[in-house]
Amino acid sequence: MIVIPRYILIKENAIYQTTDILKKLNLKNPLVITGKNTKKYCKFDFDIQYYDEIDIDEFEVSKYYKYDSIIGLGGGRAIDTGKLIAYKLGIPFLSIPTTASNDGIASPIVSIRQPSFMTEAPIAIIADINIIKKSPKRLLSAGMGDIVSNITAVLDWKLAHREIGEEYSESSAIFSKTIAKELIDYVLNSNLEEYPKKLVKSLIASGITISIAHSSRPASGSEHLFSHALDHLKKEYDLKINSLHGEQCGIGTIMMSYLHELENEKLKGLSEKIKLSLKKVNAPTTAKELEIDEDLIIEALTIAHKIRNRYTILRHGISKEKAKEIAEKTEVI
Ligand SMILES: NC(=O)C1=CN([C@@H]2O[C@H](COP(=O)(O)OP(=O)(O)OC[C@H]3O[C@@H](n4cnc5c(N)ncnc54)[C@H](OP(=O)(O)O)[C@@H]3O)[C@@H](O)[C@H]2O)C=CC1
Ligand SMILES: O=C(CO)COP(=O)(O)O
Ligand SMILES: [Zn+2]
Repeated sequence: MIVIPRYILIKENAIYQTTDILKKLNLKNPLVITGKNTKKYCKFDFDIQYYDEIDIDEFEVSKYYKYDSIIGLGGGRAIDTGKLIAYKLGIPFLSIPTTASNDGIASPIVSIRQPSFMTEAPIAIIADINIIKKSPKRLLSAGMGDIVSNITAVLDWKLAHREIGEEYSESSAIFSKTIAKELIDYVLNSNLEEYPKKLVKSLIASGITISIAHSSRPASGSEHLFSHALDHLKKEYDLKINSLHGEQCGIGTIMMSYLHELENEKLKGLSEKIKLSLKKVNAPTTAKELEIDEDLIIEALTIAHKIRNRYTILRHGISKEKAKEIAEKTEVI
């Protein structure tokens, strides 16, 4: 069964229509899950809880019985945490992104840790363009990384279908690839005036492709495995590196598209084009810009295939030498 949002509002001052949307959904008592930097956007007198004060493994479900819905208001972590609580309680989830840093805004999955797991798509998405376009530029740059990643995600999915017979949804793959190509073309050929709004629309559409496929496959391939491997190593070595999900995925896409190019002449120039689009929106394209050591990039590339059981261009893993070659040829290191 495909579940997609019932109401999607992408406009200036959309946040002031939250109570109207709740009324249409016959919801009266939501709990807002938000963060300390984004609470200022909670323009309603509902109960609030900070996501960094919730232990998602231990939270007491009965504490939440009095609410009929959950609102996730903020960046990716606020939205992910709200989505998870709503799912565990079996009540509707409304997504109110305050920035456009990844497609968790609309996706049915929770990706707080790996492997991500399927919950349910938000019943409503309220994207206030005034708030989002004023959000930190770095977050809006990171969002581009989580869109270009659809290109390599779809290439990996096709490869898995061809080489190991994995199930493949042509419709969600074409949808996902088109979203990314459209935004790349816009970014490379415009003055970026409409970028925040186009980015939000692309991320919401990307999240919907995940609902259609009932899997993150259309939006998450080898480039995400690389990003998750970085997250794993940052935790293992207790590194205080605050690179964002979208930033890591953008750099992963530069390298994974290069790997695909090596096997498919028709893709020549793809990695360069992706890099240019990331540069145009000031997203990082090198390890240095991510403030990540070259050795960590190489180690992440060599363990990425082990992060989850997902067949990609990495197949059963690449050597340290191959990893170094890819990272050097794409000027990531
Ligand atoms: N479910 C899915 O499909 C996916 C989910 N994710 C999730 O997203 C997370 C990463 O999200 P990301 O947004 O990159 O990082 P964060 O959620 O950590 O947000 C980064 C920072 O930006 C702040 N912020 C957000 N909006 C604004 C604003 N308008 N003004 C000022 N500050 C703002 C946040 O504030 P505050 O401190 O208030 O939170 C936070 O401090 C991952 O950890 C994962 O959980 C990622 C990809 C896909
Ligand atoms: O980040 C995501 C899609 O952009 C979620 O994908 P994962 O399933 O790899 O966590
Ligand atoms: Zn992502």
